[in-house]
Amino acid sequence: MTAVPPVPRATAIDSPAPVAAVNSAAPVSGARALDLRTVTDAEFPDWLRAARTGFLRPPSVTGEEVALRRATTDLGRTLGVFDGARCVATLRSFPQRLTAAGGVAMAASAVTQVTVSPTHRRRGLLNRLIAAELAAARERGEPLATLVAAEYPIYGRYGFGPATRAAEWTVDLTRAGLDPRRPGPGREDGGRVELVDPAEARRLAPGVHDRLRAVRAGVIDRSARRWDLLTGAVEFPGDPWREPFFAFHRAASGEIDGYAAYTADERWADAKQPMVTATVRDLIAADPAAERALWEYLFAIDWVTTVRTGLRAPDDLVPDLLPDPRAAGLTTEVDLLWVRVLDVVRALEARTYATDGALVLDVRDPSGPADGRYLLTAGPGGAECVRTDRDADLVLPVRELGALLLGEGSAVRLAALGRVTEERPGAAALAELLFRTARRPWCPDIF
Ligand SMILES: CC(=O)SCCNC(=O)CCNC(=O)[C@H](O)C(C)(C)COP(=O)(O)OP(=O)(O)OC[C@H]1O[C@@H](n2cnc3c(N)ncnc32)[C@H](O)[C@@H]1OP(=O)(O)O
Repeated sequence: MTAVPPVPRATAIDSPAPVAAVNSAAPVSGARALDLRTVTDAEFPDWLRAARTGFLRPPSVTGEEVALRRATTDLGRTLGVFDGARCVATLRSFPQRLTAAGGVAMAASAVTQVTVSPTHRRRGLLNRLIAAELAAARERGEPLATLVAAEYPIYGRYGFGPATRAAEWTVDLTRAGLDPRRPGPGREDGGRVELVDPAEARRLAPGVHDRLRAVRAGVIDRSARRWDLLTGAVEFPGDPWREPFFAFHRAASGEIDGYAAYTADERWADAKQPMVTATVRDLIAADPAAERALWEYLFAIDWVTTVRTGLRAPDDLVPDLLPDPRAAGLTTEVDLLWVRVLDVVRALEARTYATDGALVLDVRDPSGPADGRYLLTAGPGGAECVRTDRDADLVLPVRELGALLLGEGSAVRLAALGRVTEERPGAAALAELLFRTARRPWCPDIF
C-alpha cells in the first residue's frame, strides 16, 4: 500500500492545486485524520461501496461484481480516503490513448469514479485526490489527464478544460421529407448493410473503431472489457445488457468500414399504427460513405418513426442527411471530454496544425507543471515546441490550453471572453487557424 500525499486546497478556478503533494490536510476540528492512500485487495469491496454511494447507486456489492471490477482495476491507480477503516472518497485512473489532430495517439491518465461521500463533502477531499492523481500521472510520464465531468463547475480549478463537445438529435422521420418507397442503402455505391450477432460484432467492431481512432481527433481507445460490455460478453449484475441490433456496412470492396448498434422500443398508436423509436447505442464509421449509408439504413427501417442518435460529434452529418433538416431536433449539446495538460511540449508536439505559423504561448499554471512560456512552431506536418524567454503572443491559463488542444476551443472566442489575453495583435486569430480542425474533435465514449 503506497501512501499518497495530499495538497493544500486550490483557491480559484484558474489556479489549479499545486501538484506537489503532502498528506497533511488538517482534519476538521474534532474529526479523525483522513488517510489518503492506494487501496489494497482487502479494501477494494469497501472502496466500491463508497464509489457507489457517491454516485447514489445501491451501495452493497455482490462478490461477483467485486471480482468482475477487480479484474480490470489497477490498484496502484486506485485511491481511497479512509476515515478509520471506512472508505469515504474514491478516485481511480487508467491508461488511455487519445487521438490528437493528425492521428497520433497521445498517452493520457483517464480519471474516473471520483466520489466523496455525502458525510465528508466540502472538506477538501476532492482537492487532495486530484492533486495526488495529477502528481502520480506526472511521475508515470503521462502528458495529459482526461475525464468526463459529472458537473461543469468542478474541474476547471484543477486545470482541466472542456476539449470536446457532443450533441444528440431526435429525428422525426414522419416529417423528414423522406420517401417511404425508397430502397435501403447501398444501391448506388455497391455497398451493403448486414445484420450480425453479438459475437460477430465483438470480433468485427474493434477494427472499425481503430480506423476511426487513427483519423479523428478526440477518439479514445476502448479496452477489451469495454467491447465485452458493449456486445454482452460481460454483464454487470444489476445492470442487465439489452441485446441491440448490430448493423455492419460492407463497402463494395468487401471491406467492413462501419457499424451501428441500436435498440428499438415498440409502441403502437391506437393499436393501429407503429410508432417505434430506434435508439443508437454506438455508431462508428471509418469513412463518410459508410457513415451516410448507416444513417440511411436507420432512417429506412419499417415501423421506426423516430431515431434517437445518441451522443454524436457536434458537426455530425445527421441533420443534413435529411431532406428537411428541421426534422432533427437537437435534444442536447454538451461538453464531454475534459483535458488537463501536464506536459505542454509533448502535448503540442503530438498534433498537426491546419497551417504554418509560430506563436509564443505563456501558459499560466501556478505551481503546476505546465507553467511557462513556449515557442510553438507549427504546421500541417507537425510541430516543434520549446521553452523560451521571448515575449508572449498569447497568455492563457492551462485550462484554456486543454480546451484548445484537440481543436474544439476557439482562441478568438476565448480572447473575446477575456480568458485568453492577446499580447500581440492577431495572435488569437493565428491560434484559431492553427489549432482548429476541419471536422470537430469527437469522443464517442463516456468513462
Ligand atoms: C470524473 C468523474 O468521476 S466525475 C464525478 C464527480 N463525482 C460526483 O459528481 C459524485 C457526487 N459528488 C461528490 O462526490 C463530491 O461532491 C465531489 C467529488 C464533486 C466534490 O468533493 P468534495 O470533497 O466535496 O470537494 P472539495 O471539498 O475538495 O472541494 C474542492 C473545491 O471544489 C468545489 N466543489 C466541489 N464540488 C463542487 C460542485 N459539485 N460544484 C461546484 N464546485 C464544487 C468546492 O466548493 C471547493 O471549492 P474551493 O476550493 O473554491 O473552496
